[in-house]
Amino acid sequence: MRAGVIGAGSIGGVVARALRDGSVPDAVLSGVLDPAGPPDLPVLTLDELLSTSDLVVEAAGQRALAELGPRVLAAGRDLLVVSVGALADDALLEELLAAGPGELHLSTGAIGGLDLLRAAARMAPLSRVTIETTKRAANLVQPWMSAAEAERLRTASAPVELMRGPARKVTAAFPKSANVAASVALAVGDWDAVEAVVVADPGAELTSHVITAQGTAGSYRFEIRNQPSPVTPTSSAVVPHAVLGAIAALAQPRVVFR
Ligand SMILES: NC(=O)C1=CN([C@@H]2O[C@H](COP(=O)(O)OP(=O)(O)OC[C@H]3O[C@@H](n4cnc5c(N)ncnc54)[C@H](OP(=O)(O)O)[C@@H]3O)[C@@H](O)[C@H]2O)C=CC1
Ligand SMILES: O=C([O-])CC(=O)C(=O)O
Repeated sequence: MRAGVIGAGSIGGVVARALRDGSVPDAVLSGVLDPAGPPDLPVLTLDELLSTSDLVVEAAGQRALAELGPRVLAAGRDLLVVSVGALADDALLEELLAAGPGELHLSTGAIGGLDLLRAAARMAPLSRVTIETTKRAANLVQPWMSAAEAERLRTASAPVELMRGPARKVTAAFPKSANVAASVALAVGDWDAVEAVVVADPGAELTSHVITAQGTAGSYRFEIRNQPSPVTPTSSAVVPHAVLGAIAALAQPRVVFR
């Protein structure tokens, strides 16, 4: 399988270099599309990426997914999405689903438990689902915040709850930090069932995501504590390895959990 990568930052850069170095059997790097043009990676135009890839990984951001995702699928290339929060926009999700013949895949990204939540929700609707994300306070500053609020985060001395609400609202408000809220909502198949919380903690060494759910199938609690990426600390360092695991499963589907 030839895999191309859109966005060679903290996630795409690790993925591209691992593919280039042959760490995934039966998968090779076609190249990357990134305005920064990392000098150690083969940089391609979009047309070149599409003509030389079987699978394209989007690791560039929600806007890039909206702009480029439909073109990837329409060209008959499979697409593995990392910026899952973009799919909170129903119109974009419908556009991507209709765009084929390429297939749409979603990365599990920074969290786990999505398979079990999906199974539980299929048995009977889950009554309460929450995901609480805690990150280093200074990394949660957003363009929509006032100067005073941004400064309060940069100088915070205690944890502060920044937002609590429907997953769709929270993932839109924190597009680089709450893609995982969208992943939970898509896994349970119900945006309205999922409440998301974002907490800014000045002392947080690790990024945490605590997912809870209750329903007929049982009671669930997943607690994830990830090391942040040294390159882009809003993203967890494990994410490129989730992407590489997905590429391995697509390239050589043996002993794969589904
Ligand atoms: N699903 C999940 O669990 C998770 C999802 N994410 C999401 O994954 C995405 C990537 O994260 P991360 O690697 O940390 O981000 P980075 O900012 O480290 O890297 C993104 C790269 O994409 C480039 N880029 C931006 N727009 C385009 C474009 N239109 N075409 C090509 N390249 C582009 C950027 O260039 P430049 O800097 O010049 O703009 C940058 O080099 C983000 O949307 C992030 O929120 C992250 C963590 C978990
Ligand atoms: O990497 C993480 O821990 C989660 C993240 O940034 C996101 O969901 O956008």
